[in-house]
Amino acid sequence: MTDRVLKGHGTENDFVVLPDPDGAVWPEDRLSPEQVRTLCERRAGLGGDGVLRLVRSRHVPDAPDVLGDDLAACEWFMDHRNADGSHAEMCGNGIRLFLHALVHEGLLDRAACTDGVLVGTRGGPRRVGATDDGRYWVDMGPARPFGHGEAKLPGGALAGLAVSMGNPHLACLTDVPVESLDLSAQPVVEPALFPEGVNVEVVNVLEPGAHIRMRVHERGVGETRSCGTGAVAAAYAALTASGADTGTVTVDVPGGRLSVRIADGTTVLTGPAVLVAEGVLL
Ligand SMILES: N[C@@H](CCC[C@H](N)C(=O)O)C(=O)O
Repeated sequence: MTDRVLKGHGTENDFVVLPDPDGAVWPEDRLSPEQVRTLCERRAGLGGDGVLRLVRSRHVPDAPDVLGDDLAACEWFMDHRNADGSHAEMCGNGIRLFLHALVHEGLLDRAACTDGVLVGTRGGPRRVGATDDGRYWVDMGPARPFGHGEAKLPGGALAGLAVSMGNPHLACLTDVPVESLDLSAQPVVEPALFPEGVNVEVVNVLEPGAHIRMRVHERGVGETRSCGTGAVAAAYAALTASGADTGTVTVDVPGGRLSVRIADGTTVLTGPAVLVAEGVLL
């Protein structure tokens, strides 16, 4: 059997994509944390911030637990791993690439995705769709603030808003230019607020409530060029800090640009998804 792989990214948050629609190629015991680390290794492997397995929900052992009554409505499951082999609940850049890869593989018709397709994730179901201009949108669900915290970086500490997007974030608005901050190590945070670890965003407001610039240190990865869930958490923190509770925020990240709409009790992330290669593992 050959192991087909794809490589792609969303705003340069990059992933090794494993097509496995019937769950026969990469069952849980084969896609071990060590195997994920090998695939994501940037010199000895293919390189990536994580792995996305394209698999039908009915072949994922923990899908019934995480999807509950929505299991039947989610044909597909985004089986996401961080580069260190850990599972994450949700990945906003990954889920757009997931849909794009399903289309590329002929498993979904892009034209049929305009109204969105419900995809299972470990954070619950998420609706993902195609835009007319070739990008993808995701209904990410509500941003849920759960307190205030502090991230200690080598140069000092930043205050932030703790926000759950299914996965945990600490979005730190700062006047210090984000380019100058040191994100080479995991920022130190209060473990009691983040018992499962946290993704830390550092954010400059360029236009209040409308435009921000962000860098991120991701749990289980390190600094990445973009983070979709982090973009929504940062947009939410910036929007609420401006006194608004609805609006659209443009989020500039080192790997490109995302758009976040916050309204009607939910958040919608829109951005690109790009496949750059396909091949087989040796
Ligand atoms: N890059 C992702 C988030 C991936 C998961 C994250 N590292 C975590 O552990 O929560 C995104 O685009 O949202």
